[in-house]
Amino acid sequence: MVFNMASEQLNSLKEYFIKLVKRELFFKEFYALDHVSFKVKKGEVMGLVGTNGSGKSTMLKVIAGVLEPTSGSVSVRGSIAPLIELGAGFDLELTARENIFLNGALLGHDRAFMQEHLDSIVDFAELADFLDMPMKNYSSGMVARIAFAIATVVEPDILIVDETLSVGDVFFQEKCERRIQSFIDSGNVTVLFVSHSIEQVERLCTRAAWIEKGQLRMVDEVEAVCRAYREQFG
Ligand SMILES: Nc1ncnc2c1ncn2[C@@H]1O[C@H](COP(=O)(O)OP(=O)(O)OP(=O)(O)O)[C@@H](O)[C@H]1O
Repeated sequence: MVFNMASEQLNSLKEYFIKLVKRELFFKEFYALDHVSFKVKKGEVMGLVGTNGSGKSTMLKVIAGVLEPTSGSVSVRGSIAPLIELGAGFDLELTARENIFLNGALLGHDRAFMQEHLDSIVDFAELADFLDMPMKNYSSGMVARIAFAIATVVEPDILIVDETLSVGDVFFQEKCERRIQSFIDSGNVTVLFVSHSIEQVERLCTRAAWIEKGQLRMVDEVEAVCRAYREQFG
């Protein structure tokens, strides 16, 4: 995954077009992921570890289809519930109730289906009192609660979880972890998981990939990867 980064700061659109016309616009190529390749089998729980900016979220976005890789490919078998960039699918001017239907539609659920599951979503998020409030007045943790509740209302084939849940309070994080664990126990759900908590990765995952500065350093059983990662930075 290569990002084009402007090699200098441009302060206006006018400046941008002038440079574009004069052919003075230069970009630096930045390899956010370079030759990263791994397989995840059905029912596996795969953790991604690595220091800040190493490419974990980019990897999840490429897998979820949010980003198209510059070269290479991803093959996915099954439906994906992506819990990345929570709130990206929400219109914050709308109420939570309206957003539940909107987000459900984005995940491929029709209105009748969402109506049927509305109570279970709201109960899980514990936000019944705030259902008709515009989401722009929600805290980041409240947004995460609604987003997680919607994305996991049905058991997906593949669940992709980014650090985003960390904005939830500790009780909600535990509740999410229990729901993720119940998916794992069913044996049908494949989970890809990014967390800065090595303990959480060890607790939930069976395998792990360590990505560092866009390169795949290691992919193995979770204990071995976490041990090597700790030895390097601990
Ligand atoms: N849209 C983008 N345009 C340019 N660079 C980007 C873009 N998205 C990510 N990057 C860069 O790619 C690199 C990897 O970012 P990424 O968010 O995947 O890291 P991460 O491992 O998830 O980090 P963290 O642990 O801090 O969340 C970073 O250097 C980041 O600046």
